[in-house]
Amino acid sequence: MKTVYSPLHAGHAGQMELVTSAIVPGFEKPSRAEFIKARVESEKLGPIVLPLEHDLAAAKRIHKSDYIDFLPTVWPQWVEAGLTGTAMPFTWPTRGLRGDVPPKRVDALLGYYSFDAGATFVEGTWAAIKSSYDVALTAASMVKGGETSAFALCRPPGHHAGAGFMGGYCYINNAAVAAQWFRDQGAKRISILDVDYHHGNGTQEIFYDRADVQVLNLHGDPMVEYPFFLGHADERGAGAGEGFNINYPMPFGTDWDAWNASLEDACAKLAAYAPDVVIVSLGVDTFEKDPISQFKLKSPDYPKIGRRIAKLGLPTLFVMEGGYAVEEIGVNAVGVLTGFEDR
Ligand SMILES: NCCCCCC(=O)NO
Ligand SMILES: [Zn+2]
Repeated sequence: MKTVYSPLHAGHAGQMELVTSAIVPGFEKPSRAEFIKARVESEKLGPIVLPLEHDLAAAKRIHKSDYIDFLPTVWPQWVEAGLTGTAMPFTWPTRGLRGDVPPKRVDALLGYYSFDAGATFVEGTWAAIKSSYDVALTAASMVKGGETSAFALCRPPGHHAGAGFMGGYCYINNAAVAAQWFRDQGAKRISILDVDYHHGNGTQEIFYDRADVQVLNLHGDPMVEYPFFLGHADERGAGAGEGFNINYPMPFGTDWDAWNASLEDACAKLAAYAPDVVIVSLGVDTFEKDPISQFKLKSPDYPKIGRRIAKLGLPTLFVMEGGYAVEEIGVNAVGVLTGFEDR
């Protein structure tokens, strides 16, 4: 399996983030991608290639243009305003406020275009965002070109980013962009299987009223877990999309057997949908030692995920999402990929 990777991710470094009651060094850090890349090399998964560069047209097929156009201006505006440290919002247009008038101040605009304080900027962030998007499209073109599978080693991740907003370390929804790209290339149906610990609220929001992209999410119950405000089992899609969004919320402490029951049901529904391509939003924060998550999967479980997905017998694009147990992230993420290849 080929891996697409860009060293430009490393410029998104040193950002701080707001968690309950404190501002701390960001969990979404460069070493995550480096540990995964090292494991790809040590496991001899296959060639590691640099992404081709793309314009932002494919991003704007999914995201609102004004949102995408805002992203590269954040850091210059922050510096221009004489602000220092990590660019992050502190005010959001929630219920009872106006969300139709973008304010002039950059910190207010960050709130206008986000749902939490988790998508922050430093000088190299935009270059990293763009490279992650290029990685996803380059890997997608490999699958379109006949590769059974490809691994988009995306950093920053994307599944929390909606059509017009960022959040949860996500800016451009790499998996959603790839899904739309496959559709624009002639694919009729796409399934996105999101195995990250957190609900992919952005991916759900983007495709919620569409029947051509099936979205299946296995995740921590939003009653008690981030992103809290989307991801319940009763969210099944709207209009033409009714029945094509499937959520599997699970409780804290979920172990392999319980998690696998959701995976089996999701794979059955995915097979019945018969997509041309499967896109896996590959988060490995389901791991028992993940510092910000509450599931109990163990490292030997990850190859089982890959093997089960391979049994679908469909072209598969893996897009990296979350996972913060950095020491084991490579073993776990690449374990899915070697399992997929039944190695
Ligand atoms: N700062 C709140 C937690 C962000 C979770 C990011 C993630 O792993 N999403 O899949
Ligand atoms: Zn996650």
